[in-house]
Amino acid sequence: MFHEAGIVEMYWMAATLMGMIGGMILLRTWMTSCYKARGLKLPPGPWSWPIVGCLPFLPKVFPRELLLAKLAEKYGELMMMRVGARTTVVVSSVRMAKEFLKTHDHLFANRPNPIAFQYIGFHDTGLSSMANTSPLFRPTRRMFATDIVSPRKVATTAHVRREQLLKMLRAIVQDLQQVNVSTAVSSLAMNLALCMNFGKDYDAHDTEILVRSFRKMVILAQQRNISDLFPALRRFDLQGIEAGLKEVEAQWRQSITALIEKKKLQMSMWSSEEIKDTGIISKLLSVEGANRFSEEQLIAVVFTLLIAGTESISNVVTESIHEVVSHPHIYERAMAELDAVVGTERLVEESDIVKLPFIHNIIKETLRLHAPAPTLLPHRNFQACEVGGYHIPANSTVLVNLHTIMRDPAFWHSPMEFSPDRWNDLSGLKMQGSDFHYIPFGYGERQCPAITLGTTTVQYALAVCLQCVKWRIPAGMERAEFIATPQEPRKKQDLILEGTLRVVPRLLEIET
Ligand code: HEM
Repeated sequence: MFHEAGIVEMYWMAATLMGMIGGMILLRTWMTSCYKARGLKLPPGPWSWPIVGCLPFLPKVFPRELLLAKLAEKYGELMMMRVGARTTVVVSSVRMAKEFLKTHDHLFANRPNPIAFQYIGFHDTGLSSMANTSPLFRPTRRMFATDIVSPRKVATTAHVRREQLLKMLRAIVQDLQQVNVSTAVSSLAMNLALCMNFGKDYDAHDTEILVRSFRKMVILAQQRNISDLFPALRRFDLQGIEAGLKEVEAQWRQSITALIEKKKLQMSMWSSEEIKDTGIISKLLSVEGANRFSEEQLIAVVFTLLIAGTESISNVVTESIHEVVSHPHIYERAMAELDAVVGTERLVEESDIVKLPFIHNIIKETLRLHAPAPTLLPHRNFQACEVGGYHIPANSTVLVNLHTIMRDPAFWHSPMEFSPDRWNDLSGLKMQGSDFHYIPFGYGERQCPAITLGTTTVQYALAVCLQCVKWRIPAGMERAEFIATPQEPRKKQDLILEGTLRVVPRLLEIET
């Protein structure tokens, strides 16, 4: 009897499931015929089933940038993919990038809110995930641009970058037999961001906790979360991703709140002159009246600066060192330029950078081939609209495929080759991205607000790292194992190198 009841139950479950799938197919067919009847043309893309969407039809290509390149090859400059509740549009040509980021910028300057983004963006209080329709969006961007990362501000904080680079090098030279460049540079980027926020009032322990939890957050954010694709499943958190994000957020909140409290206490004992030079937080804490920042806004500002600044800086510096070490002729030319302009008797200064065009070209080329992520941060449109003859449904996630655009053979000769010299003929192509072949910082309303700070930091960090240490592939590692190829990009694992000090040790002492 029990057995029979089980069979009946299974029968009903199977029938319900089939009914659901059938219903979804009918719904999809109906929606497609509606689009057709209204004369709306959707961008091409892989075939998709209900529920699992296009996942079974995607080529099995890793990593993500190669998958995007492959899909662009097949479906062209604009492609649409559907998985679960999410519609994603991938933009892979200069022409289309201009349409989305310039012609229709305002419509597409929102951010989607996948679960990881809600934590990374501090639940929409953080600039990088705030909707551009929020009343806080423009004032927050303005504050970023003028008070935090303006070229004038960047110029006044050169001493901080110098000090932090020296601190990193002093740690590195303790053991040059095996240097984990990725970790060293991550800590450097975190220290720079902490200094920007708190002046010198944080310690190595704060850096360590934040770097560790930050790495954890990046790993969690990179996973495909089933709850994003099927929001009804969010409360079950089947992969435990949201629980992990909550834990990391709690750690961040605790560390940042403690640093803010420490700053408040110090400020109660300082004169206004002393407050001036101690980071953004003291400045924001001094704001009185209606513009006073709430505790949550303060935490979000710190968090945005730590999150947005650290990963990008550490990726670009690490990749640039990897490229230089992979190409001995480029390495030699960089050293020759540094030796001619600076020598080994004094430390390279940020003001030397304008006299180091080859180093500048290395960074431009690194940003072309190794932008911190293969796409811009995701954009989103609240309203449906037509772009380039295609209908883009409301609430689509828009990914601008930097990887393909910045390697487009129609514009870049030998696009896969790391060639800093190409920039001698392309000096008119600016970081600001106005002609859309080169948009490592994006363009328009959501463009990175820290272009000057970002480029200054990575150029100076590369110059100091090359001037002070002669780097080489670790003994025992084959050259072929070290070098990345277009088919096999460098795996996202730590960059380990050996080195020899090439300046007099006294240069690494910090003069105060
Ligand atoms: C070389 C280093 C850097 C690169 C290549 C870079 C690149 C980018 C890119 C591609 C975006 C997304 C643009 C879009 O979605 O359209 C972005 C956004 C952003 N970046 Fe940067 N960035 C760098 C350094 C920094 C630094 C040092 C900071 C802060 C101190 C920063 C703060 C931000 C913020 C706050 C956003 C979000 C802006 C918004 O959503 O309105 N970036 N960055």
